[in-house]
Amino acid sequence: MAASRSLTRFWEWGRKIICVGRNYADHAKELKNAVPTEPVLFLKPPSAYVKEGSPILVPAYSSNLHHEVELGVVIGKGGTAIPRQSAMDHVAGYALCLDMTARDTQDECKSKGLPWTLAKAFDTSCPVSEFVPKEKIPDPGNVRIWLKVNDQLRQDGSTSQMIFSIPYLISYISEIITLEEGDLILTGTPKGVSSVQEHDELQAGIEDIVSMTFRVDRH
Ligand SMILES: O=C(O)/C=C/C(=O)CC(=O)C(=O)O
Ligand SMILES: [Mg+2]
Repeated sequence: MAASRSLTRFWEWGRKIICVGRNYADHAKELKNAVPTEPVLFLKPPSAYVKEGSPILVPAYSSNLHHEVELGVVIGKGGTAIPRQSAMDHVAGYALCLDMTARDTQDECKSKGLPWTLAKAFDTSCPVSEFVPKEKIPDPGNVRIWLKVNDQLRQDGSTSQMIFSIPYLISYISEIITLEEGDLILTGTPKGVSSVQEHDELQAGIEDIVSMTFRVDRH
């Protein structure tokens, strides 16, 4: 008989990680990108997950690894073409996530018209906090997310700044990609992204609801 799985360990389910890019105008502008009129989507594989206690590894081919703090939405009930009005019924909870990005590699991919896989999908590119049950964040469209590097505040934004709301994103994504229980949606990052180096300590939180700490190491 298969062992029962709990969504409180969603990272062990081997499900999709769907990421939304340029969802905060201040971040789109800091990277000199146009503010999008439709969500920008990309994927990370489940092998990108890393939990506290293990390091974030700088890919051997990058010398400019960036942090991006993001609110993650954990899907509790799957669906296709989910209407916006019922989208929140599909949410089991949340997690604080980092969309670690090899920015130099991403710039190269962009200039060559190549996909962002090398920049965004490498092992340890998705550090995640513990699971936060839905009830603990009654208004996910208005919470503060923050990130410090070596105790210095680098990112401090509110999910109220998102261009596309969580219900809109769930509905939009599920028109294209069927959502399954255990999937994670990364909802984009506010401004303040910057480089991290080997031995740096990253601390991040959703208000005082959850926090996490990671060290950076080299392959
Ligand atoms: O277009 C770029 O130069 C960079 C975009 C991103 O990395 C998008 C995100 O991952 C984000 O906004 O969170
Ligand atoms: Mg991102």
